[in-house]
Amino acid sequence: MNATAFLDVRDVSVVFGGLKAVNGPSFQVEQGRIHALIGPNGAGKSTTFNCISRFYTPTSGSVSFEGRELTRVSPHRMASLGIARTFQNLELFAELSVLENVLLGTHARGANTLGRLLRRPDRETEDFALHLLERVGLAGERHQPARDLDFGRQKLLELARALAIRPKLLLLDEPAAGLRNREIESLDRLLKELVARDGITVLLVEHVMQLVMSISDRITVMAFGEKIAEGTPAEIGSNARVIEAYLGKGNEKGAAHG
Ligand SMILES: Nc1ncnc2c1ncn2[C@@H]1O[C@H](COP(=O)(O)OP(=O)(O)OP(=O)(O)O)[C@@H](O)[C@H]1O
Repeated sequence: MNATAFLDVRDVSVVFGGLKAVNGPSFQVEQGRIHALIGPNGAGKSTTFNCISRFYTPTSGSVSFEGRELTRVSPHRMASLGIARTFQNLELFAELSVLENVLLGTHARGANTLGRLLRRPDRETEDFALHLLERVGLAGERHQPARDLDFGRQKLLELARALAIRPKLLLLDEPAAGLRNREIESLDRLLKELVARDGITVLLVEHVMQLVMSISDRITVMAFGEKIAEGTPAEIGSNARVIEAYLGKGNEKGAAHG
């Protein structure tokens, strides 16, 4: 692929102590697409994802976004580049209201000071936060503390907060984990809409194959720290190496979800 790939992950490796958790995968994410990173447990997906989100710095290799090397960008500047992420284990402000959590998300893009955002947000910022809550179906709960929402709705709130920075690239760490079927169907619709209507690019790590196969334009498959396959959902669904990796020993979670 050419040098101006939207997101370009090249030869990334991560060593923890003596363990090579990620061993040189390369892949490119095209703008305006949904790209999934899948693979059995322990394959190195989260570690790779965390290198892209700047939670980790890779031992070697590079990650570039719109031509800019991210491994040298400080983690707190990611939002200003237009990159947002959600977490597998939610990172919400439990005591703050649903609306306040989204308002705080706008701060990451430098909209306002924190105190002002919570005490007296300007009309435009508040309208935007409310609009995002409407998009994810949480406008009716805007005054409730985040902790009062059930798990599925907390995940939607986290997504709304990530959208508050108006990201170009949205990094989602297992967005469907712990959701019920109906919630997964809404998430499916929402993610497709974010790409089609808002032009957002999505990279997600996910075990729920129903979602991955439905929404992804492209899928990269990892096993034992390496990339073992890449292609469309149809290509990946019939790839013998992928099927073997999922059915192999010690991959119960991956197989169960696949
Ligand atoms: N902080 C860490 N310190 C040491 N080893 C780690 C650390 N994080 C991950 N590992 C190890 O690195 C390997 C890859 O883990 P990683 O979490 O990236 O895999 P994964 O594909 O995301 O798995 P899962 O689907 O179970 O989340 C595993 O062997 C894991 O035990």
